[in-house]
Amino acid sequence: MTVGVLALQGSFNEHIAALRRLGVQGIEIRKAEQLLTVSSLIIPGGESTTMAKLAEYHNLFPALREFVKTGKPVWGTCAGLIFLADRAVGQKEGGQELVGGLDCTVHRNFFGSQIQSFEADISVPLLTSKEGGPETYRGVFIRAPAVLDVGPDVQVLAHYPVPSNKEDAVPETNVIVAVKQRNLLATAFHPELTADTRWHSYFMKMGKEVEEGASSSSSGTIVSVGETSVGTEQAKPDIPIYQ
Ligand SMILES: NC(=O)CC[C@H](N)C(=O)O
Repeated sequence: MTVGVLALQGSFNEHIAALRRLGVQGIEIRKAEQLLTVSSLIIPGGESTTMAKLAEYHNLFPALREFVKTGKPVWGTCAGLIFLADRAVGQKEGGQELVGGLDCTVHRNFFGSQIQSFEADISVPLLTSKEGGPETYRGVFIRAPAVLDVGPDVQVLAHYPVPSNKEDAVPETNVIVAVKQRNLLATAFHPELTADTRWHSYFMKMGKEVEEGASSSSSGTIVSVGETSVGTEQAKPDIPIYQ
């Protein structure tokens, strides 16, 4: 199985390194025809406006939309989440083109600018149920977006509890930071920057899941977020690999 990683800008090298740690080959994608050679695609984090300009320049949007429609797994991390969203707010003047396919609205810079970047342990019941390991995951949020609303076919996989005193926060304190809709996975944080490979490992399994038609929102395999289960394993601290 060959995984394509959109390599226009951003953390594509880090994704390829994370895949390598799992023994999977990641291929840099810069041209539309290269998409024909891969069985899944990662759209990395970076800066979505710049990435969109480059994608437009290389006429990649039609091929990316086509790839999403094939049903092959596509995972957007951070700027990649913005790419996959059907709707985005907080865009730069003039907006930016989106690939779309994921029935949700994202706020492009929900958590603020570079200096508001942070790390946090987030509850990841899906990962724990599918991949084992700690109940929480160390999320690296860099100028991170968030999902403001989701359509009926979208599964919410993780929230981040925003402190209630945060200015201009939406009324809900539990902000959506990871979602899945059929073949599409999206995370507001950067799993390629931590040593915990569970999100990558889960993404690798999605191809099989899509084939088996087992990834519909009614599959019942997802433990609802917020539900606490008795864990025997303590969450172990995860050191970002960029340190
Ligand atoms: N780390 C990231 O990918 C940040 C994304 C950024 N908020 C954007 O608009 O592109």
